[in-house]
Amino acid sequence: MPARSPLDSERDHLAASRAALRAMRADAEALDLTNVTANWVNAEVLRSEVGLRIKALADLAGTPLFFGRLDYAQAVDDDGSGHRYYIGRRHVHDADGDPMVIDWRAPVSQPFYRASKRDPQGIALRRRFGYDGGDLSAYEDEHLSDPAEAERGSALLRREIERPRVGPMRDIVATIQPEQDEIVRTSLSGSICVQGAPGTGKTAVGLHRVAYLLYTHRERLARSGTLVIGPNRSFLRYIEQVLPALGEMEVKQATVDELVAHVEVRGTDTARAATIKGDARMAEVLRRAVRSGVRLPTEPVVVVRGSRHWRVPVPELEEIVEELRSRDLRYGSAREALPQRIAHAVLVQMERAGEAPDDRVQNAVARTPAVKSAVTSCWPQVDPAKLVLRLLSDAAFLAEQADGVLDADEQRAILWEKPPRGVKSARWSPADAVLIDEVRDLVERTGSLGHVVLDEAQDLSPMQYRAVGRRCSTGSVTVLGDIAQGTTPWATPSWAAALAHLGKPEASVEELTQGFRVPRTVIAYASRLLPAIAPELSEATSVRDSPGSLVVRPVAEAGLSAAVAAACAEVLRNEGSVGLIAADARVPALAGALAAAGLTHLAPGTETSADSRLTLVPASLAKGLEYDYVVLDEPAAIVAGEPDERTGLRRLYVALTRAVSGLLVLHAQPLPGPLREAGEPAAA
Ligand SMILES: Nc1ncnc2c1ncn2[C@@H]1O[C@H](COP(=O)(O)OP(=O)(O)OP(=O)(O)O)[C@@H](O)[C@H]1O
Repeated sequence: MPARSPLDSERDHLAASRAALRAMRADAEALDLTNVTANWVNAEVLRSEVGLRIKALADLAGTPLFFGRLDYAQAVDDDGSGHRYYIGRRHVHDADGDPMVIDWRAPVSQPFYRASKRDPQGIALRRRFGYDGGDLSAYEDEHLSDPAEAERGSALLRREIERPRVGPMRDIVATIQPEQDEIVRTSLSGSICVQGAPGTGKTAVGLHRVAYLLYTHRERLARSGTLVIGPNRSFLRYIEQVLPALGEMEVKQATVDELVAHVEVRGTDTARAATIKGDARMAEVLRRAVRSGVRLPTEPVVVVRGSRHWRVPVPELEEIVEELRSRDLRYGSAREALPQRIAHAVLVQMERAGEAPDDRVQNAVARTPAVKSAVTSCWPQVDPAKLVLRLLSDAAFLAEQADGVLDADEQRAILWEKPPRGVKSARWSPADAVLIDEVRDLVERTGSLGHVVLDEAQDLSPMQYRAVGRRCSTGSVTVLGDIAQGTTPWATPSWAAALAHLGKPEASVEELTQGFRVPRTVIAYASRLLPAIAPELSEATSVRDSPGSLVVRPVAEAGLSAAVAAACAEVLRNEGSVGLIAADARVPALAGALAAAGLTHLAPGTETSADSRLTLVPASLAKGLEYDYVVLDEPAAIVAGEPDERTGLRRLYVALTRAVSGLLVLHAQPLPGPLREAGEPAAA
């Protein structure tokens, strides 16, 4: 019999681990929950938990159960066992409970990502596995404590990065890089902000961080909750399968607009109005507006109980209201405290008169019509949407609240031209919804989650940062973004400013510089825009060996759309996904041209598949997405689609950095200045 190769033994371990996983799943399925608890609610909760566990234990075809092995130089456990660990997506144990595969998030797995020749962290051997489909087909060894072995790049990592990108975003758990791992494993108490050029793995790192935190603080985060915030639904659909693939089914996802959707948004603002409404100074205007209804009492409160009248005189009532006003309480909490304070004043009088009233009497007094009516006139209820509606339609009211905060011109810019009749008929804009959310929080504290990941964070307004910040006020946040990709008029000028608005000024700012997506020639081309859009940032690198292909093709104006469709047909001959990115206004014409050329296409966020690989992407939705090949239509139109040149060039930078293997630019108009070669004519 021929000697068994190391690969054969590894395959044996894979087969045994899969059998163990099947047994674990069968155990979970066989659990009899009929008589575990008499309580119907508890039984349902238990059933759903077991259901989730069964799902998490599925042996996903094509997803390798383990991708690495660590041999510690010395035994880790006291009993001398456990110096070899297989690292995978989830923990698998055999019938005796001994580990067959260790979760990548466990502390013993950490050296798989961090150990190096310089710092072997007790590791003698690190082995990476390569798979073809579900079959273990290769391995790669590093003897970290062997000084004679030369350090070399990983072919398996290169293969992973070069793999065609059809389908939704994948996890990167087998190839997380050391600088990424440091961010992933930052402690739950620490808020962090990651600045990174396009394709440096910010989104991937943020998602893996959530998975890590859930593993490390499962119970705490199950109670408080976690949330991933992305720029739009198509982006969220693109990333939504990463966490389930890592066994995490329960992380919520939302856009900022969805977080604050207390009213129906049907309107839009001018860039100027939206910028003012998104300015942090609005928080002060709203704070004043909320409290503007508080009035000092003008009449005493007289409470009748039986034959007796108890009278709280005006000066005493004034004192109570003033005291509540001076305290840093939510408006609603103060409003709840007021009747109790007035009732307490009555109780003191009763005691002085020799009565012995208890808490029940105080509650009864607080509920009397006299006290209630005093509260209504001194501390009226605030309806957040109605208050914002009044602020944006009543010039005198706005002037009063914004005095010394917004100048007259700014006030005019945010006032509605035609005030709506009511909250329902108002054409609320996204910025208005954020104002309403701020007022809601001034009235009643917004609940905080345990951890929030905020992706594409550069685009938020200060008021939006505040809305996110209050949703993690007692938890922590991972902020991900790229200043150079800020395309809103209010995009943040710096991370320090953004973190201050989020209420996390102490968060550390890390930078990722290694690009995993964009090939070298393409990133160099896109980086020509950097001096104009973010001069303080340096050009991203590319860890990819392939230089990639870059073609810039001038075409005649009349034939542009047809030429673009033909270019799509041309690149579709390659393997992988194709994104046709164009100015939003060009999308209908291009859809027509694609149809005329007999090419079907998808909308962004729809999953690409082997049969359907072409997506038509309006430039405004390109952020965060990636395609193997990108056909870019008319750069000048993308720039012209934005209110100012810098925003236009930033939008173009986003569009230019979506390609994994190749970029084909077609233009009839002259290219925007920074993209022209020195000495190149402006006209095509
Ligand atoms: N360590 C890694 N191993 C393999 N692939 C990686 C790694 N890090 C990132 N990638 C891949 O690189 C691509 C870009 O990653 P990601 O989308 O997270 O970047 P980003 O910084 O969020 O980009 P953008 O700024 O464009 O939003 C993805 O396909 C991701 O899977």
